[in-house]
Amino acid sequence: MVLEIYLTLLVGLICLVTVPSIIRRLVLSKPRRRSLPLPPGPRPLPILGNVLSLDAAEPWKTYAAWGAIYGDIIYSRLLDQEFIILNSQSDVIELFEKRSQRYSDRPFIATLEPFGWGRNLAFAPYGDHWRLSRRIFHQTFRAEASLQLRPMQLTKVREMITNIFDDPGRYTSHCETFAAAVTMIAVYDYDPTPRDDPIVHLAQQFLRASLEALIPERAVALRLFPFLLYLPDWCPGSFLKRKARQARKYSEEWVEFPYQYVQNRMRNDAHPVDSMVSDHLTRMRRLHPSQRLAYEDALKSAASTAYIGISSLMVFILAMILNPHIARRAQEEIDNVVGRDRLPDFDDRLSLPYVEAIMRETMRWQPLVPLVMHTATSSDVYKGIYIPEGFSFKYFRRAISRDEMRYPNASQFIPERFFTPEGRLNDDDPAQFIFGFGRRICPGRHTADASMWIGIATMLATFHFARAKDAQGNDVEFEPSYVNGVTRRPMDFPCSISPRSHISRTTLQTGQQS
Ligand code: HEM
Repeated sequence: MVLEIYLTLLVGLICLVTVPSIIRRLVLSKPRRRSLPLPPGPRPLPILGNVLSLDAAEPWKTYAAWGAIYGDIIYSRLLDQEFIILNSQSDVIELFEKRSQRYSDRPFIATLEPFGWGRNLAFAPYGDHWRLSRRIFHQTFRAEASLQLRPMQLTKVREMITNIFDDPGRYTSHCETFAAAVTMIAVYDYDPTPRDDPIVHLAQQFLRASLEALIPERAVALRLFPFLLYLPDWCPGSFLKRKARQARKYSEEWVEFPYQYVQNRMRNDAHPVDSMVSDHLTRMRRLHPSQRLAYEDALKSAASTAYIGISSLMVFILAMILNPHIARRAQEEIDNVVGRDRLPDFDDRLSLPYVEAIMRETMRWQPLVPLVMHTATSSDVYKGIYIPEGFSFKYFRRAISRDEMRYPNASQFIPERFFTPEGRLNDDDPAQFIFGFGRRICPGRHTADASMWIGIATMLATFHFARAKDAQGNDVEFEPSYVNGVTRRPMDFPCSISPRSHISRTTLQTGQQS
């Protein structure tokens, strides 16, 4: 009985608070459309739009099904938020690159601030804060500057494989620590411990507590019921508020702890600190006090976003476990070109085309960022469609990477697709779409590319990849599953990663055979 009254009140409150505002926004937006049509798409329900037909955890699956029916440009609506889903690379280039002045904003996501992402550069509105933050980021991670990070990446990759050698069961953690170490050293001159580092742990807690909530299709709940954030803790339905509070706490600590670590070292340490943050703290001192607050805000935003730098190595390991013949072919190439006396380094890259093809296929096969969103800052007309200001676009990268015309048998891992019939690497490099387009293109792509390549080449040179065995010695079969959020990576899977016969612990640490 009490529950019924509670639910009735809740529904009443929802109708009272949200429905009029949705209707108002929809009605207001209509005349702006002139007489031009919207792209085709599934028929939206009154008020709700297409909310009920979406797979909220993996919306790209729904978009793929819609793509088969409606084509490359699809209209959909979630409540009052209207989206155009772009499935083809040429439309993405036309809008996000050629008209980037207009399409570089991000949409409003109701869970951003509540879950501690308000400061993140990747979600920042297109404006002065984003511009400054991005400039700070760019100085450390641009193509030429990122070359200076390579010796450090080489050291860190060797640490990673040593850790996998010692403790193969925790391969996920070792891959994550490698990705984290590269960005944290560049940004804070902070070298995390290989295992159980407190700051890496904090960042991971933050990501786990919040990433899933950022999928716009999930954020709809909060947009529809904003009062959920204000319910008292004892009230049914307050779990979202409690989750958000926890994520925000992690986020604040994650932004502040490493930042203060740099400040303390600059004050107290005899050794000079060499990092993005220390560099800009020094510059900030020369600014007029009235400019410092905005600069510090942009610096914290750039620094804390860098960790989100994700890693494809889990996808690579999964592909090798499922396709051991591909790992063996790459190992033959490495043994022939690099030899067995040393480990690969960056200078070997051009001589290892099959390893390169594996890296391309890793990026294509399971894109780490399946959806990217841009918003129009002014109205436009494209292919006969009127696009009002504030209209959002989802650029659906999985549609491009799974395009059967371009990639036959796209769900399979086939590095050979990147070779010409004459056996040379072709010009199709998924890096051209995997890192995004236009002004919001991933600014960490040069560093990510180098980490990924050295990670893949070194693991192939050192490890044998196989399925785990059960007590009877049979292969353990499994169906890969994924952790979904704004990024997507494989969940842990059973596997056996063991050193190749000529590899010893000394080889891993020094890169040379003893
Ligand atoms: C394989 C690894 C990575 C992939 C696939 C990837 C992909 C992406 C994509 C698709 C975007 C959005 C682009 C757009 O809006 O059009 C993005 C944005 C971003 N990435 Fe990456 N990224 C990777 C690694 C990294 C790393 C290592 C860093 C940091 C060093 C980084 C920093 C950023 C930042 C700061 C943004 C936001 C840019 C903005 O909104 O202006 N990423 N990334």
